[in-house]
Amino acid sequence: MKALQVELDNGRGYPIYIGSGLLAQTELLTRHIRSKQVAIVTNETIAPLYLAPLRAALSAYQLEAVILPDGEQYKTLGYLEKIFDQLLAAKFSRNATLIALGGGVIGDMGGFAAACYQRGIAFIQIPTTLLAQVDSSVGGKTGVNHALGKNMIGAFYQPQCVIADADVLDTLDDRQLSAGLAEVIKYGLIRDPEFLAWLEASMPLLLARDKTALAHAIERSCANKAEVVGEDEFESGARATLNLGHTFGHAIETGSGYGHYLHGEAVAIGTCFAADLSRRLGWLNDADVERIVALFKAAKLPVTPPASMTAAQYVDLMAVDKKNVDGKIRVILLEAVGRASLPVNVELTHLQETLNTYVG
Ligand SMILES: NC(=O)c1ccc[n+]([C@@H]2O[C@H](COP(=O)([O-])OP(=O)(O)OC[C@H]3O[C@@H](n4cnc5c(N)ncnc54)[C@H](O)[C@@H]3O)[C@@H](O)[C@H]2O)c1
Ligand SMILES: O=C(O)C(=O)C[C@@H](O)[C@H](O)[C@H](O)COP(=O)(O)O
Ligand SMILES: [Zn+2]
Repeated sequence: MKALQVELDNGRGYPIYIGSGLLAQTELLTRHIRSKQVAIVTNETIAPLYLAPLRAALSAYQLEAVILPDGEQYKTLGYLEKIFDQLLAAKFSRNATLIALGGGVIGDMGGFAAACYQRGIAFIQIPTTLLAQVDSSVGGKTGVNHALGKNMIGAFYQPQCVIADADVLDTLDDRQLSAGLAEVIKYGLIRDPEFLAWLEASMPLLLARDKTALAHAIERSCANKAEVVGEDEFESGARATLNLGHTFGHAIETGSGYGHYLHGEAVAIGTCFAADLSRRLGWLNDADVERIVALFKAAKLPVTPPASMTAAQYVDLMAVDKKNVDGKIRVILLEAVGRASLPVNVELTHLQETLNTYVG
């Protein structure tokens, strides 16, 4: 097992445990629980796979399992209420602990519920998708979607620890594995060119689920994310680079209807847009853009946008991105392959050119 640390001020730092067979190591979890009352938030797909062993491991606690429907379309304020209803009905106190057992949807919702319930209870992330293990479980961004924008309602709220057991990825389907790889590739593109080269060489091994390759991808991704979050927890600077491809990607998720494109798929397409825009500014050349597109394709990710969305729709949706200042659209671009920019005010003409190239 590897233990990385997210370094935060005021004693709020926490470990990310990464390894095999971690769910069976009860003490790893219980050392972070300082209450008798424990809620496990999960969904109807993950519960039959992984809830029973967790229940058994926590049999000494007053346990409440909250089982949500499965899907991005349920990451809403309405479904958050189900968590509050159940915790209140079970008379959970402010010293209770909430465990989010699932992918990024459950992690974001569970974390936000923990941030809000009685103004904040402790929570633990047990991520079960590749995407959640390499990105969403680390760093404390929690929240839900709104019909008009992705992750628009939320809070920064850090977990007590993250337990990433690579064995649970055995039950994850190939499409979800690829979606997770989009965020893995992101770290290489924004700040880790050596990792990027390793990803290019190792993509067939990753897709074949080679355990050593996957473990390296998870560890290196978490190390990158922990470093960025440690430097800029509340996204006043460097953390915004983790948003590469997301301004376009979130527009695709919202515009095509939550759940049609997986988050990682939308980020892959969005990053191709961002690469094109970076070329228009003279920061990338044709070969750089081709290299980026080729890596997403090698990871079996889409690189072209949905036919159903218009350029005007993108501009409209991007106008509510959380990086915007005074209503001006700002995106993360690449100054080079392996180095991201801070948020850049995009000229509407450049944006239109990129959108017109790819979007009908
Ligand atoms: N907070 C952050 O920093 C952050 C970062 C990246 C993404 N996100 C958010 O994360 C969400 C995407 O997360 P995701 O890609 O994990 O999707 P997800 O949570 O929807 O999970 C994907 C699918 O896999 C299933 N699943 C989960 N674990 C499984 C397992 N071990 N075996 C079989 N099936 C399993 C789920 O039930 C679901 O159907 C988006 O809402 C995105 O906005 C948040
Ligand atoms: O942790 C971050 O910071 C990120 O931006 C990670 C992203 O991969 C993630 O999708 C995040 O939820 C996007 O944040 P948002 O602030 O744009 O909603
Ligand atoms: Zn993301």
